[in-house]
Formats: sequence, C-alpha cells, structure tokens
Amino acid sequence: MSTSTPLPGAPFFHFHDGALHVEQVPVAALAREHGTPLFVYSQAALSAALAAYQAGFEGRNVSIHYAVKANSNLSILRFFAQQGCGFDIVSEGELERALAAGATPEKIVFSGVGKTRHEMRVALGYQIGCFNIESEAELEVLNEVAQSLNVRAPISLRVNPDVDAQTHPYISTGLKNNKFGIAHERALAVFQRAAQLPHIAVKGIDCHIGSQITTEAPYLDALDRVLDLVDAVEAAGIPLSHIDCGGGLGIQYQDEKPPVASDLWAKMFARADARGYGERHFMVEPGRSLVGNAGICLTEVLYLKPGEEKHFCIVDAAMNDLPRPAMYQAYHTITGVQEAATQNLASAPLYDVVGPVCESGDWLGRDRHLHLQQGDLLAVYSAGAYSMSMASNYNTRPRAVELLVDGSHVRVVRQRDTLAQMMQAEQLL
Ligand SMILES: Cc1ncc(COP(=O)(O)O)c(C=O)c1O
Ligand SMILES: N[C@@H](CCCC[NH3+])C(=O)O
Repeated sequence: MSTSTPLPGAPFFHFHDGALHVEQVPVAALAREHGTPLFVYSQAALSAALAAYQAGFEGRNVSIHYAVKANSNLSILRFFAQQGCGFDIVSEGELERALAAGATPEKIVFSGVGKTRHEMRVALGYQIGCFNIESEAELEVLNEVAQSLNVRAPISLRVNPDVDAQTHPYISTGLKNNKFGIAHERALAVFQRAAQLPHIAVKGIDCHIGSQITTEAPYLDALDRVLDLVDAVEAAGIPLSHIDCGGGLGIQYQDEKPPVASDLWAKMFARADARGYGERHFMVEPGRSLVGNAGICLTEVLYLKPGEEKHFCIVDAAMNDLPRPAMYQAYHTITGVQEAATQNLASAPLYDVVGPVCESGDWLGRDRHLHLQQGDLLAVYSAGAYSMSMASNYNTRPRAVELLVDGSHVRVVRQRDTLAQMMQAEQLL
C-alpha cells in the first residue's frame, strides 16, 4: 500500500512497530484469540465521525438520527444512544433493536417504503417521533391505523427532489424513477391531504437522495428543492417544524475525497441562512459516514492458487460476511497486517481475493498486488457499514464475531453464530 493514501479509518487503524493496530491493540492478537473472519470496530473512530457532524452543528438546532441499517449491532447503537443520538429505522426489528439499546422513542424516525400496519401499530404504541411517509397510499393507511388506536401519527413527507446523487445506481434514491419518496410535483397536494387527515399531525419534510455521496453539489441542490417546497407548503398554511436532510454522506474506500461533515454543513447552513431557514430544526440520518471507516474485517489466507492469467488468494471471509463487492462491485482496501507486506507492492503478484462461497461473484478484491503466504492475515477496510448488517448465513456459514475496541480495552459485542443456532428455527419433518 503506498503511504501517500492513508488507510481508510486512519489514525484509528494504523501500523505501529510494523504491525497493524486498532487503537492500541494489535489485530493479530485479536485474530488469534477470536478466530477469523472477525470484525473489529474502533470506538474512537465512532466518536471522531460523530464529532465531525457535531462540529458542523454548533449553535444550530440539529438532531442526529443514526441510520440503524448501516450497522445494527446493539453495542454500536448503545454508543450512539449514549451520545444523545436518535435513530432512523426501517422495520420493527430495527425499532426493537434501537429501544433495546436505550433509544429514546421520541428521537426515532421511521423511514421505508413498505411499512406494514403491524409495524405502524407497534411504532405508534411506543410513541416514536416521526414517520417518514413515502407514498400517498401509506399516508392513508397510517391515518387509519392511528384512528384505530385513537392517536395522531406525527409525520413528515419524504419528497423525491429528483437530483442526481452521482453514486452507484443501486444506492441512488433521489431520482424520479426510484421507488423512494413522493414526487416533487405531487408533494404540495399530499401535504394538503395530510393536513386534513384527522389522525395525522404534519411535522416536517424529509429527503434522502442516496448513499456514498462524495460531492457537496447534490446536497445543496436537494436542499434548494426542499426549501422551495417548504416555501410553498407554508404559504398554503401548513407549518413545518423540521427539515430532515437524510443521510448519504460517503466515506473513503479507495481514493474518494468526500466532504467532511462539518464543511458540508457549513455550506448547507449558509444556504439555509440565505433563504431564511437557518434557525429551523434540521434533522440528519447518517449511517455509513458514522460507522463505515470505524471497522475492519480480519480474514485468514487459506490457500494461494496460482493461475495462468491471474492468481487467486482464497480467504476465510466471503460474500456472506462482506456482500458489497459482490452486490455493487464495491472496492474495499485490503492489506496484510504486517507493514512489511504492504511495501513495494508494484513488484508483488496480482491476486483476486476470493471467499469460499460457491459463487463466481464471491470476491472481496480484484487485481490486487499483495505479498502473501498461506496462513497470513489480511485486513479488509471500511467494513463498519453495510457489512455485518447485510451479512447472511449463505452456504450455512456462521456470521462473524464482532469486537469493539476502546483504547486498549477489547469487548466482544457479538459472538460467532453456532451451527445449532443456524438450524434452530427449522423443522425436521
Ligand atoms: C431514509 C434513509 N436514511 C438514511 C440512510 C443512511 O444512508 P447512509 O448510510 O448512506 O448515510 C438511508 C440509506 O441510504 C436511507 O434510506
Ligand atoms: N447497502 C448499500 C447502501 C444502502 C443504503 C440504504 N439506503 C451499500 O453498501 O453501499
């Protein structure tokens, strides 16, 4: 690895005395004790990522609602709850997780295009802060469910501002032809309908334009489009107490240079101030940018398989642990855990790093120059977001152990699945 590009997650993941450390702990010792594949998170990295948002919000009225889907480990959720964050959830399961981790129900927002009546009832029962409504049909159903419970459901409308977030098509959500949100041109009419419904209380407006966004322009464009709507909705006599700008801020996987949260928000507030909305309650729903570079996955090289055109490095982590390369052809930095193995890479053989799963799509990195031997440990970076939360038991592989490191202190925050657990819910006829 060239030293000119910092490791994703640096300085919390760093080489010290030639060995990769998480904060003060050498990762090789963790792998020896807990086995691989192994996810290791840095609490200091979580704090730093959160601090970057908080720095941008000083003196402003902003609440942070961590998007549970990015990494839903209970201890990670508890960390954010203890820092005063609320949560953005998309299912009853995420709701129960957030509450189990100590979330305050009023600080929970419920997003997602397919909330069921049952999920609405449960969330109303807990008196969550807001439902982010994604369609006209959903609004009507929520009104009925709230009526059946004799309550009023607090809502915001997720509007689709039709801006291009310039990200992977699978994770772009703010374009007209995406399934998310209510079309910009329908939004005023839907707000008017919502304001008439007796069991709906209109609270705000929401937009989320996609994920792994690495430039400021789409955010500023979306804000402008949303503020145009706020102008129109309030002119129609419907006050909006909050403006939710969603999540989506990207991280460095390779050589991306996404804006720092505080810089982005300085610009967002300059725009909001200029339009007279700087004092409003703003909400954000970051996921990846809070956790993505706070985690790595450690994996052992099982076999090296020389080929004619390319060599394969077969490791014990796979697409069931780290699904992003298989799903989005996503790039994750991969290095050895000894610094010596990360130098003079231009002369190292070229490998595809692949897992044991029986799919050609089961790869973690392609065309990587690596100095390798069987039995080596590799670190896959940027594995804090959308890795364990998307992990599966495909090929009846147990989901991995997760550790949370704080300085020199290591805690197991998830045990490896047992074989018995993986079969537990099934009936043998
Ligand atoms: C409604 C909503 N809010 C927040 C997020 C979190 O996004 P990210 O992890 O990109 O910050 C997502 C996922 O993209 C989402 O769909
Ligand atoms: N799973 C996606 C992000 C999805 C965002 C969810 N709205 C990824 O790994 O990049």
